[in-house]
Amino acid sequence: MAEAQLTLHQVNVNVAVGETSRPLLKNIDLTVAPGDFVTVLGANGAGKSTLFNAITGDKPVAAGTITLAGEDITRARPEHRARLIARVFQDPKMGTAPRMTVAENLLLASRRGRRLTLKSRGLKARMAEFQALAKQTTNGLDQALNKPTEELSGGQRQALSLLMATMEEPALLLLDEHTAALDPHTSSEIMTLTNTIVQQEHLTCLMITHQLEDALAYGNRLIVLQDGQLVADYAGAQKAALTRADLLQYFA
Ligand SMILES: Nc1ncnc2c1ncn2[C@@H]1O[C@H](COP(=O)(O)OP(=O)(O)OP(=O)(O)O)[C@@H](O)[C@H]1O
Repeated sequence: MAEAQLTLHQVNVNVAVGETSRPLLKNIDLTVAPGDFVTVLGANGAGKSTLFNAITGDKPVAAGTITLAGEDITRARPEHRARLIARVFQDPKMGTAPRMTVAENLLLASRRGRRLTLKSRGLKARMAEFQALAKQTTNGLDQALNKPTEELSGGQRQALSLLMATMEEPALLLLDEHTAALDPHTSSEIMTLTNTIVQQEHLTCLMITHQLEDALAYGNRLIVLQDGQLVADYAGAQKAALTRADLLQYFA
């Protein structure tokens, strides 16, 4: 087996409640191979976002280790992890700077975590590249490169967030219900784009969703969290054979 891209070993996360603490994640063991596209399911409050927060460093782990691309990041600062990990949130407003144009946002994303040098190419030199990138979205983003992002539709803004998150090929892509705020048609467009980019760039990706159809249709692996524990892990043919009824048992 290829070396794992992401490993969580006996990860525990707690939250303080008065004088005591309450466990939010309990002994999570998870090994994700390079190129795995894992859909993450679980009822409200099961710990899905906490899992992402533990990986990004937004929530400290009380015990256990997290390794990404061969590096132990358990205690690494969130800013360091941000160079390796890209995350797209539910709210289309979260991923982009509203007053800046689409092209400016793309330029910023392309320089993420890099030191600027005299040789860094400016906006003008990169317009054709950004145009080709935006064209992939099939929702008119390529015609809006000079528009401030606050003037975009939610779908265009989420497509832009996705391009920005993936253009520098992160070691890990975290999608946190990134289509939940979109109408069914737009959501389906963004899912198609997501799948294309993940396959094309051979990205390692975890995607939280409450849409059972999407959890079944996309990815090569599906995990379920319940009350802070990893209670199911289906891969390959086993995942492909899953039905909606199989998944509903976890929400009884
Ligand atoms: N800072 C915090 N203080 C107290 N409780 C917290 C904190 N952060 C999360 N929790 C609790 O931890 C549990 C897990 O929350 P989390 O957001 O990870 O769940 P989730 O599976 O992502 O849920 P949802 O589907 O609703 O987004 C919930 O009971 C939540 O109330």
